[in-house]
Amino acid sequence: MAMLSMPELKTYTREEVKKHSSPEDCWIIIDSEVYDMSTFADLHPGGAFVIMELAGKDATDEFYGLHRQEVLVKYAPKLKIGSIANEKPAIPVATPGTISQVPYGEPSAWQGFKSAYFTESHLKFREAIRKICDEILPEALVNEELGKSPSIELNKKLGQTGVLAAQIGPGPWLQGRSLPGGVKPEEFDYFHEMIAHEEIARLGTPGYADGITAGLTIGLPPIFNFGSAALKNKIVPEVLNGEKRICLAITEPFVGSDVAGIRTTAKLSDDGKHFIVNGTKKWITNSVFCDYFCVAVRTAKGITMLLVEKSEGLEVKPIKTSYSIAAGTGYITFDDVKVPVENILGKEGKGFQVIMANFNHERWAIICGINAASRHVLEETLKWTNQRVVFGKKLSAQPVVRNKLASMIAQVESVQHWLENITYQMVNMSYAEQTVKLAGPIALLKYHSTRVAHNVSDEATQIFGGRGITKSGMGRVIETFQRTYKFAAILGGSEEIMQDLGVRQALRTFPDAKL
Ligand code: HEM
Repeated sequence: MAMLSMPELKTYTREEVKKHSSPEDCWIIIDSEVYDMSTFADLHPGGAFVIMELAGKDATDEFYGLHRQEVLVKYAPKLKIGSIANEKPAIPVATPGTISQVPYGEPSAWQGFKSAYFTESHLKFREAIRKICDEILPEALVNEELGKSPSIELNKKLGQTGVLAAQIGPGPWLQGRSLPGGVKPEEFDYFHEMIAHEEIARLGTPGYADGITAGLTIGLPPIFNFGSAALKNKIVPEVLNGEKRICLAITEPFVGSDVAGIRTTAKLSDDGKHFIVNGTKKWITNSVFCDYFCVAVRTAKGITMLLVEKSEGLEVKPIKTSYSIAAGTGYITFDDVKVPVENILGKEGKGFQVIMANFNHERWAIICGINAASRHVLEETLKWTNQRVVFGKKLSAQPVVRNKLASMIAQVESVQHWLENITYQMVNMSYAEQTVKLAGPIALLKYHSTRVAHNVSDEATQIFGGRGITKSGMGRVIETFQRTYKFAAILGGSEEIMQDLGVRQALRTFPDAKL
């Protein structure tokens, strides 16, 4: 294969650059660096005309007003021919792992504020996991667009670096595993896990990101909490190493939030050794490519959870939802699928217990992800309003825009601070205490976080205008968010169910009806 030749880098004066201002010989300056656009101008997605208007000139403001920095990083190896003598680039180039300097672009502990919750261990953990995510971002962007699910090679790499293990909280399954930032398994707590969910969401490729983590975050806890020792010993390491993938299959064409109505059946075989499973499951994230399925079925004794391996009679068809099919969301049909009775998770007829035990953690993980995505949109909007000039002024100089920014900042921060408080309870309460006290607050915060996402999406799209509804370019993150934030408002319990549950839980602890 022929190698692309890299231009030799030299230094020039601004006067020299000025001489290269014809279509055949066109140079421009961006942040004190010189680019030869002669061949590229005709291929430029924004057209040759706009480039020729700036031939021989400094195009820094025009470039940064219309492109994301990643465009320059991608094209510089082919187009950059040198720099201006005695000048230094003023715009820092983000390297993998960079923490944002944009106000409110990160939770406050990462922006020099004191925190009651985060320690040095959390700070280094975020930097390490951000670096890993930044490195996979180029492939995530391409695959999100192509609908290509994360490869098993990437999955194994994320298994080795501990990114997968960081998605399911502290526990014995972490023993002997290396975690991002050199965090020791015994140091790892729910604040680390919160960061792991935030960083995966910050990729801004929700389909691909769910392709990496969604199945395991909700599919593995039923195994380590309710599986037999044999199932745990086999499946947990396989999944955390990234060698095998798992999903949770509850919802059906007939039932969403109304789990009691499940119609998939599991009948005991005549010899009592197997269940024979028949039925359908819908909207099952990762099911298209996964090896293990935690399935809610109805047996003679009631709702039961079963671990089903990919086997004869089990078929999955991809479902096209608003985000990328890279998530592997599928429609599953079970046609006389044989499952050993040893694969029951918990007790037969007690599947509700297994499902409910998962809910608080799942909902909390969804909140971590959606608020990080809202914050990412906020960061992008702050950057855009600071660089975009309209009517002769920066967008941020318009009071109507500042009003929208204030609303976005206040709402994202409100979710963050409630989330940190709930996470602190998770770190310090026993599982039994969490079950009693946290179901209500987590439900209400999930409802609040997705209402905030709705408002953030709306304000940001209005501010970005046409770019907020355009898939590539400056508004990419906003367009993706406004198309996909609803997932969090529906999955893991809809907003309406969350509101109702949260208030009902509160009323249960009301001291006296006559108060
Ligand atoms: C190294 C120099 C440049 C490269 C590699 C480049 C590359 C690109 C790419 C890849 C796009 C597609 C949209 C995106 O992904 O952001 C684009 C769009 C565009 N570019 Fe450039 N460009 C360069 C310089 C310039 C300059 C100097 C101008 C002058 C104003 C310009 C004006 C535009 C316009 C008007 C669009 C359409 C984008 C929109 O309306 O959002 N580009 N460019």
